[in-house]
Amino acid sequence: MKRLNSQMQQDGAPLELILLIRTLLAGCKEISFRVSQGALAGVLGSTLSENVQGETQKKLDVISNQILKDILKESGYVKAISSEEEDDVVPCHPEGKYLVSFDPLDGSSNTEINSLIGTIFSIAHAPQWMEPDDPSAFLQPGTQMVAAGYVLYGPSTMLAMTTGRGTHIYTLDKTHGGFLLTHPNIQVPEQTAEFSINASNQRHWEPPIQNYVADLLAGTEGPREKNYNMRWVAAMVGDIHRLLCRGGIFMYPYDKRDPSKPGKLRLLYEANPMAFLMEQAGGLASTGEGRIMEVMPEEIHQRVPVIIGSKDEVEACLTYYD
Ligand SMILES: O=P(O)(O)OC[C@H]1O[C@](O)(COP(=O)(O)O)[C@@H](O)[C@@H]1O
Ligand SMILES: [Mg+2]
Ligand SMILES: [Mg+2]
Repeated sequence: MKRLNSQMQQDGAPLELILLIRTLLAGCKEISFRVSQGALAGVLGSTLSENVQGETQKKLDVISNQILKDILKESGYVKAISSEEEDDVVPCHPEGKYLVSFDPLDGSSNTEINSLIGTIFSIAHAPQWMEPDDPSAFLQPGTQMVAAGYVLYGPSTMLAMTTGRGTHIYTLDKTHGGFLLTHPNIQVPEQTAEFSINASNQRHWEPPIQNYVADLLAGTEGPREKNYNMRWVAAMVGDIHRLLCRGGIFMYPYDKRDPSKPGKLRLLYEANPMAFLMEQAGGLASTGEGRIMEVMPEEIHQRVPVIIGSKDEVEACLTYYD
């Protein structure tokens, strides 16, 4: 089975990017080990602190963030980091060529129930003019990413990654510690009969999503003339993994609760990397108003609405916004 290194070389990734990705994944392997030890390693439960988004931090949020930060800072390849668990940009090496953004642990509420969680990351070029503590270099659209991916800590530890030439999925071989290519060049089915949305928020949704989901629920008796099934992992990383494997549509739409939060998911740490993976696998990713990867961020912790997945189904959903 092909190794990660040879696939990245075949996809034309430059050596320094390959070395950076290998470093990042060394951190993810350590997180994978800690996660697998669970309560035995004392990593479950909450801390007493909140992150910049006002969410209570789980111990694993803090531990995963620290592991990735330490390993990337030491590497010399990275000029600065932005993380869901850091208030500000973290300056790294002044000569570093890359910027890394990550959600160190996605699906935190799943930690206590031994359910799916993961790490989501993206990488972009660091401009030469940039001072390592300057957040403005992170305010570039997702189209500028050179790589993105996630590591899913599930029954198997899996990596989905793109460097812009297709999305590949690898499985961690824990006997020798390498990621092996198990699902090359993933193609997301264009059609689906499966959707994901947190229906407990329904009363807050905007009309287009209200109308679209109502038509899905109407099944064969509604305008879509098809019965749909529903899935919700409560970790975007798990939902997107299912979509990459067998198609579907995932939505975390804008809702009316808090106008300062246009959606729950974060553009830099969640929406953009997943959009890059999805588009490279033949799917689509939209805010409802436009392509996620073309959103120009105004601040590093910005949130966006997310409608992502199988091409025909995302297009069908977007007609409700017209
Ligand atoms: O509480 P809800 O609505 O189920 O939210 C689930 C969503 O929140 C998230 O868990 C947010 O991620 P974090 O765990 O990194 O904060 C997404 O992964 C997931 O899709
Ligand atoms: Mg998350
Ligand atoms: Mg998180």
